[in-house]
Amino acid sequence: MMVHKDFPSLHIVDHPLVQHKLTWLRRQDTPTVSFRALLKEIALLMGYEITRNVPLTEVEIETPLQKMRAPVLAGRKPAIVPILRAGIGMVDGLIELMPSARIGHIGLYRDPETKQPCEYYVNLPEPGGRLFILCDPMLATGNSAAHAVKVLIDNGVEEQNIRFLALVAAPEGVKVLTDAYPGIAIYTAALDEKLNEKAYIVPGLGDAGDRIFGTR
Ligand SMILES: O=P(O)(O)OC[C@H]1O[C@H](OP(=O)(O)OP(=O)(O)O)[C@H](O)[C@@H]1O
Ligand SMILES: O=c1cc[nH]c(=O)[nH]1
Ligand SMILES: [Mg+2]
Repeated sequence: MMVHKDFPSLHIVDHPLVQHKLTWLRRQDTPTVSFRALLKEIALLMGYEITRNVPLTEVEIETPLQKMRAPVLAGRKPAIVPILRAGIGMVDGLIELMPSARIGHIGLYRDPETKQPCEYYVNLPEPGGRLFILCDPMLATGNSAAHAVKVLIDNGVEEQNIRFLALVAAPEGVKVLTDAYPGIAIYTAALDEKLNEKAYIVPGLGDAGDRIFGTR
């Protein structure tokens, strides 16, 4: 994993397994079944990286031989919050890593004309100091991500407890999100070239929601 030189809060997960799987996701001939499976696998691998520095505490246990103090995760159970729809494709991989995580939902769609996010659903676990992993495979203009972060903060989540997990990001979107929320760590498998005239990421992988759910 490396920190991007122009964006200090942007972490690129350059693990070879992630990069290999991402290439298959990008291919237009990858079918829905494979797309779902690969996205789940990548989310799990990236989840491993983004939880690398979560705090530990110690508890006293007994092994079959003796007592010892041993590390366990500190604090409350983390929350995974997909931005609907496409973020749902990353939940199962993260849940496999953190089976007792709470799950919130933020429903947004991007208005095709204005490119502004329209909110249609919010349901979140109680914040109370826990880590919130906000996930959405595509960080394009960054408007959806910035809106979702605002929803979390308006609901009492502390900014330092939010991590944003993407798959493919555009520089334009990273700038929007980091200008608005410099303290939020962003993780992506790739920083692509740019947005096209329809605000799709290029080269990107197309419409993530449609590719996960088989809609068009
Ligand atoms: O950075 P932005 O320019 O805001 O674009 C990114 C958003 O667009 C896509 O969602 P979409 O609106 O297609 O909804 P969907 O997930 O329901 O398909 C994607 O899943 C992000 O949520
Ligand atoms: O490239 C993009 C941009 C927004 N949403 C997507 O699904 N793909
Ligand atoms: Mg979509």
